[in-house]
Amino acid sequence: MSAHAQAPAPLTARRSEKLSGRIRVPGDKSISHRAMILGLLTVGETRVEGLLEGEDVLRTADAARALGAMVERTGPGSWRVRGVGIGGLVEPRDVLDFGNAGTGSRLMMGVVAGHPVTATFDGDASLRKRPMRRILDPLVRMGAEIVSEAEGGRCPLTIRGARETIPITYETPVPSAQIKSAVLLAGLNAPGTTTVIEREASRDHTERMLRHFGAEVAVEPAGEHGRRVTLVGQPELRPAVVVVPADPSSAAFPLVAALIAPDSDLVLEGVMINPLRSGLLTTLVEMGADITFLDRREEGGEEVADLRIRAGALRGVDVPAARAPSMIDEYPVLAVAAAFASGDTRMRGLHELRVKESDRLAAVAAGLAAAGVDSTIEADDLIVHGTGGRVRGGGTAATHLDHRIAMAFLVMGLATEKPMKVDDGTMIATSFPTFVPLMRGLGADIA
Ligand SMILES: O=C(O)C1=C[C@@H](OP(=O)(O)O)[C@@H](O)[C@H](O)C1
Ligand SMILES: C=C(OP(=O)(O)O)C(=O)O
Repeated sequence: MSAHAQAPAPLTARRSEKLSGRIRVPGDKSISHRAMILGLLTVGETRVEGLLEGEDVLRTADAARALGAMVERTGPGSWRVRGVGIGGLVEPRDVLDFGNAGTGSRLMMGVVAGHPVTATFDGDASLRKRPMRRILDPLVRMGAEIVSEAEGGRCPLTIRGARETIPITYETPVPSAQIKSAVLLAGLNAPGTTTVIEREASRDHTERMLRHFGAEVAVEPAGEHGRRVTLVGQPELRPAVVVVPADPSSAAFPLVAALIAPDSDLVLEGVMINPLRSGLLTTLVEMGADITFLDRREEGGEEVADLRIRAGALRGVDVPAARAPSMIDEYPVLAVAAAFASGDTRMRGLHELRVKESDRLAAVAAGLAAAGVDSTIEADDLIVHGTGGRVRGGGTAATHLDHRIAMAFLVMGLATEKPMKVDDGTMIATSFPTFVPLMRGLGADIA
């Protein structure tokens, strides 16, 4: 069982000017998890190119192995998965340890729930705090049993999968691609159709990839911002090649760094610009950021572009709650950009930030305070009082096992007057293991 008592590794970022170069950030984390999972559920050989080799995804690969798949790395970012097919899972002998990964654990809960196997899910101290009832509730309706549960539906927990999976129609209580995906993945082994209705559309990588593997998935609009996704159960999935585009949530860090570090000019290659992931870009452009979209094209079934970013003045904006699902992981680094802007930036509807790897609302406010920046939390809104460009820094941000908090405050330190420290950079390896060397290559002083 994991407690991940790894020694914390503090990092310090110092003022750095003229970040420049051309880089490609690693593959998208959401797509990488899903490639492993659909590989497991397909008979034959699935090939993945550009897989994110971060800790979170490697845990999902381990779990796929434990459930019967042959998973092999054939080169940098190149992986081969020989799956067992829908209905073919084997019962894992050990606890499935997902480390820090919400996505991997929750999606795999859906897979297990739809199969007649029993598995125990666990992870690190951060994952053990995250709410799982939101995933378990619909899975129980689909016939799964939760046979052992920590208080409040958290990990460690054991799921006995359905003997006969029941297709359901489910409206998600919060916009969450993880809930939607868990239900759809369980529905793969149900006779008939499984439907998920979401009031606000969340990232659609599961739907897209299911189709890519040959499943029948219909997506219709529902209400003003919502969607209704219907999957025909028990499809014959066919092995596929998955090409993973660069992760926009990782790209967000060098992108904001280039906006705030004076005289920067850099290009981020092949960044996925799926509209359900691009809320940060929309917001930064509204703030006056100098971002040019070059060579828009398709890669691996997703629209991508090379982004050219040049440093410049930013102004505060009002970010509507309806945009939150399309930039949910980007608020910590948006708050950093907002600290350098002139005027206030109000980010609305951030309740989901409280249940990520850390309470990100609290962690962001505390990190900003450590840098000498004022912010206010009003119900679910975060208001960052922009400084117009001069941020003192000189403090330490507490990261609470949260990779995005660590990277956001290191980015901040590249433009503060005094260095910014983060208490622990180890979790950066969960989603962006090459963050520090890539940033150094652009001229960032992080050590
Ligand atoms: O489905 C996914 O791949 C993800 C969904 C989001 O979580 P929620 O579904 O909880 O919003 C996001 O925060 C996470 O990093 C990845
Ligand atoms: C919330 C995140 O991931 P997960 O839910 O997979 O832990 C994230 O990467 O910011």
